[in-house]
Amino acid sequence: MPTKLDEILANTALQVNTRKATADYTTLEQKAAAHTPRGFVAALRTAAASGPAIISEIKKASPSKGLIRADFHPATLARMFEAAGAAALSVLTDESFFQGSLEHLEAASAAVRIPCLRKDFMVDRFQMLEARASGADAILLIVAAHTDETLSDLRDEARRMGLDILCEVHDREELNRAEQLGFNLIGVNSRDLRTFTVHPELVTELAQWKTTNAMMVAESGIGTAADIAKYRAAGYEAFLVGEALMRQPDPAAALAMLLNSEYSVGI
Ligand SMILES: O=C(O)c1ccccc1NCC(=O)[C@H](O)[C@H](O)COP(=O)(O)O
Repeated sequence: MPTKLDEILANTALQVNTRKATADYTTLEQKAAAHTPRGFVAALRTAAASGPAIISEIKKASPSKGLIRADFHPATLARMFEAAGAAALSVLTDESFFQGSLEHLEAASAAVRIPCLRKDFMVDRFQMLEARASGADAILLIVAAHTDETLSDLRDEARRMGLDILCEVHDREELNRAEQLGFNLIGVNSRDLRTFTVHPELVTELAQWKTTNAMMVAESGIGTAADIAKYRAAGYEAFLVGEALMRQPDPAAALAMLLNSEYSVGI
């Protein structure tokens, strides 16, 4: 039976093919050339030297939770997160399932100096061009979505475009594959993409099987300073936080609390 991830990937491939067929490549390439990628991994490493490196996610809705934030202004959120100490941003650009868009990425990226991840389901090289043209500094590659051959192709294209890569895994086998393919930033997503259930124990457990010096990012379901402390103790240096911030009336205050105190923002 197809999983939600299968459904999202199939839809993404359709949408990408439509955009490719009508794209103005000259303009896209000019816009991509005009954006010099800001080092995403380097920014996380710098932040992690003095505390948890938090990637604040700008996410309006999700398949598991529906609408998360109605009052949604990507540039304002981006500026607030930067001022509150985010090391980097993650901006959802999938329209069908997350109510995101490339315009959200463009607006957020232009508003800040910290680097931005295009958080989407990357299935085609064309999306790397779109990403950089919209101000992305990094893209996401989900190991579960690809063969090693496709992952290598997408990895090489991202590198050719000067984009860093957050490589996402969900189990030990995927972690091994990510390491074999030489990714230097590996995210462990505790959300099971079939059931949407978050399994925090997976994040701590997988850390013990890491064999390279890749920087590790804990993803999904993070809502308290205690969560971050627990994952830091397991070896994680960076933390992707979305819903717990986006649900707050003041997301920046919630981020500052998460960075600076024992305060729990909750989900
Ligand atoms: O969030 C979902 O419902 C979801 C469903 C299917 C695929 C991916 C999904 N989320 C993407 C993410 O990885 C999260 O947005 C990210 O890890 C932040 O998680 P959270 O802090 O729990 O919002």
